[in-house]
Amino acid sequence: MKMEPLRPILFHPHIPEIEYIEQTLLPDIYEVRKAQTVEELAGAIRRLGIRGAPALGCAGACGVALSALVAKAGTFLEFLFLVRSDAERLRETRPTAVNLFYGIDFVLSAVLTSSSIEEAKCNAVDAAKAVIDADTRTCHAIGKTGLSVIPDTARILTHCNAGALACAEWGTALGVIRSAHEAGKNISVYACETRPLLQGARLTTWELLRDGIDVTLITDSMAAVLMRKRKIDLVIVGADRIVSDAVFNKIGTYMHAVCAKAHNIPFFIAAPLSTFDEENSEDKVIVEERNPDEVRKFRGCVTGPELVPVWNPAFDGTPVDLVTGIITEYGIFSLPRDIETIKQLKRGKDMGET
Ligand SMILES: CSC[C@@H](O)[C@@H](O)C(=O)COP(=O)(O)O
Repeated sequence: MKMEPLRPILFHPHIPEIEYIEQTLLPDIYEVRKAQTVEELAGAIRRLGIRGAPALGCAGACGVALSALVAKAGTFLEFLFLVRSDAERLRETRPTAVNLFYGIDFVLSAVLTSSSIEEAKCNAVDAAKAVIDADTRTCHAIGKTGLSVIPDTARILTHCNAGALACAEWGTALGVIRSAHEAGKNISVYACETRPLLQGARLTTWELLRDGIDVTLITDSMAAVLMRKRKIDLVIVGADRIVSDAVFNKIGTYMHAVCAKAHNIPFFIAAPLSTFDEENSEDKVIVEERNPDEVRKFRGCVTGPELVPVWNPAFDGTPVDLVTGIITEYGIFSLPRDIETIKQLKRGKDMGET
């Protein structure tokens, strides 16, 4: 039986509210929650109830539209001040995934170029819906692009969750895997658990099992030996930000890229154009450092002494020379070779397409 597409974020402007799957509870509890204020949405993003770069873009976009809909302002200037402040509050929730800023800025600019409160509300809602629709189309297009690099039988390693739960629908890395499965290819996936918050173990396996795609869960430290035993044909992961010289993704991605290179295994990134921040370089990216207790404990179970010092970066940068190709909705690119093409495509988007 074919499952309904997973859509982790829905925007209901007439209420107004944002409905989202609370991802911290998966896989044991599937719970849909509602955010009716920007503060509730910001809380969901900070605790990773909503997570994954493209989903953060959608959440940011819907959050600014929600702000416009609930703002209680006497004048247009006061209204703009309130919406801008909420946009800044959302921007501060997570510093690395550039899609968050893209979604926020897309809707904010629709508000700022309006000439009355009523017009701004309509424009904000349209812009937020456009971000969600565009992400849905984009992920399906990424899936289609990726088909060319997936052999008819493939054992694929992935890290973290770059699936439907991390997007508006379908997924980026898992989007390619889903499209390949749907095209009749014989796909099996090794999902790395992804310490410390286990997005791979909790979310990727849940999504793939739900769709009937063959998946085996491994701990992060098992990936290298699997590659050495020639049990992996290629690696595909998502990305939170792609700068001119590196790809930022969930901590542990760099380790897989190094291992893949050592074993001559193709290492692909799947990401939309909105993940590129090609004017910046690795040294300019702020990597989010999260609460040490995420490493010392998991859901209340102690995994390390209470007072042990912890380093807990959420992401790492993989130098572009370790990346075989970046699968996007516009084709497969390689950096630094295709940087000018990326810039041109992004300029075209700035001219009005979502
Ligand atoms: C299509 S999602 C790509 C990335 O956002 C994903 O791999 C990832 O690192 C998510 O991190 P998270 O901290 O769970 O938001």
